[in-house]
Amino acid sequence: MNETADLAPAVRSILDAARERDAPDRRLSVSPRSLPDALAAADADGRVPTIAEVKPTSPTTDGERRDDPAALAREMVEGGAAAISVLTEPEHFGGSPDALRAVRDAVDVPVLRKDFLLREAQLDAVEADAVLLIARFLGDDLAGMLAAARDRGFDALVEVHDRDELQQALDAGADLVGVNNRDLAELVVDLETFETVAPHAPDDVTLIAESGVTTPADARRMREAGADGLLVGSAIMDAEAGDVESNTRRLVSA
Ligand SMILES: O=C(O)c1ccccc1NCC(=O)[C@H](O)[C@H](O)COP(=O)(O)O
Repeated sequence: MNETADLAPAVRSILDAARERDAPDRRLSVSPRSLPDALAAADADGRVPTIAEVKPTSPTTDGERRDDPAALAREMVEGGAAAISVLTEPEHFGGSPDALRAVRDAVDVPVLRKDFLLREAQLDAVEADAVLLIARFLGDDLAGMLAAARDRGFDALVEVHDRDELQQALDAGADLVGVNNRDLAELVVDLETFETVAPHAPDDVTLIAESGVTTPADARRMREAGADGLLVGSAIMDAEAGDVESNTRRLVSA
């Protein structure tokens, strides 16, 4: 794994917890709902292809939403979300594998498992349609984790933050890449990150703009920069901005 000394303390803490987490003694085999197909279908019918995230809390969020994850996910789909992301990290994001299970039973769109996976056995914690693999944390293990995820049937969204990590993802064989606008060293969000990295991705890669998309103008900006889809958590979960369904619809209709 890469050096973690330059990471924000909260992220180091997330990684420490991930290293300690138990993994089940079984091997999953999933029949996934295709995430790329769901994004393409949303695009074809005029929606901004959006992966809406059930994100109860985070190191950069005040308070915690304790709403039923399945009810939130249904509202997101009602608002036009092409897919749902569910945090399964418990200590820092208030997520759980049970929440993901409940969401996947409640909706018929693909469900992405959002966690900080560091070793193969952690893929087997819960069935999902796709899993997130973070290039920075997996380093030389990325290709192996990508193969292990695909062997189980998962789509794999490989997260990068700069050009070097994009190259690392492509070398590992990634065809679904998320560019995280949140810098894990400082936890600062800058939409220019996607704009800088996206032009270097080959056309046949499905590109997702992750983090920091708050307004319809942000959504349009990411689409104009080449995003095939958006991953949005905070702006959709923000109860002060509106209910989850209307928050989702606002971005999906941008
Ligand atoms: O969201 C955080 O505070 C955070 C802190 C440390 C590591 C990761 C973090 N977020 C994970 C994510 O990738 C986001 O939940 C996701 O991209 C959605 O971002 P946003 O729309 O900005 O909530």
